[in-house]
Amino acid sequence: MDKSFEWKHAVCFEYLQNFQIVKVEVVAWRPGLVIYRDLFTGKQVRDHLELMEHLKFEEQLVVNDDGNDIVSKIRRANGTQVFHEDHPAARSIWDTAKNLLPNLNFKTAEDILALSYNPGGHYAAHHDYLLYPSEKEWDEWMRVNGNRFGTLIMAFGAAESGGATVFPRLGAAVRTKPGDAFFWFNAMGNSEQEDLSEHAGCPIYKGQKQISTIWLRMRDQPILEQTLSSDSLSASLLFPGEF
Ligand SMILES: O=C(O)CCC(=O)C(=O)O
Ligand SMILES: [Fe+2]
Repeated sequence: MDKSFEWKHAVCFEYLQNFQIVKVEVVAWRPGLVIYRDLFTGKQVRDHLELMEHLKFEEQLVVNDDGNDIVSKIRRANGTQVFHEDHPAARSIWDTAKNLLPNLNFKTAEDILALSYNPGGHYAAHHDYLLYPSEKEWDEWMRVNGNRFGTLIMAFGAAESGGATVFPRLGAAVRTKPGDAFFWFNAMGNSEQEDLSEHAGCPIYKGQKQISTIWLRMRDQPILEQTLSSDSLSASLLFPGEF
């Protein structure tokens, strides 16, 4: 097989980490937007989907108690916090992400947010970086760990039609298969908001989309500590070794 794709200046390449091959596609260099293909095994995907089903069930019980079915059903379809320490399936994907993306610090990350979209489901254009009117409004997370430095989205179920994540200011649409993940920076080198990272989840036309999000916080991020420039952060900062 032609191995010229292994050339380090390619935009689709592989690196070896923890005795595993990590397949990378650089969608944008600056600010970095990167897809990791097949980051998770088929078993990890199946186990995480099963966990998501189980968690939805739990949520529905709470819903019935306060008698507000319809609103809560929509919310149920939208999101569930998953505490990775509590569930082997979630701990497994957390550990894989942490081990295979060594330049990111997961110790100060928010826990997993599992999202499930049905046909018609979508996520309007937004920034993940949080903006507060003043420091008085900061919550505990913001005070202790800082703002949302970057976002890792992990794909577990892909819609048959629709459901891309688009980055209109980068001219990019990310389409994933179960087991893929992608990462981008929400902050620049000076820790301010990266305006170019605006993104949206396009409507689902057919099927279901299941993803989980991890928001990494600013505190103790080696990438920020090493970066002297206040510019957009480069994708090259994500890869171990010489890039
Ligand atoms: O559903 C998507 O594709 C985007 C999700 C998203 O923007 C987020 O979780 O912050
Ligand atoms: Fe987002």
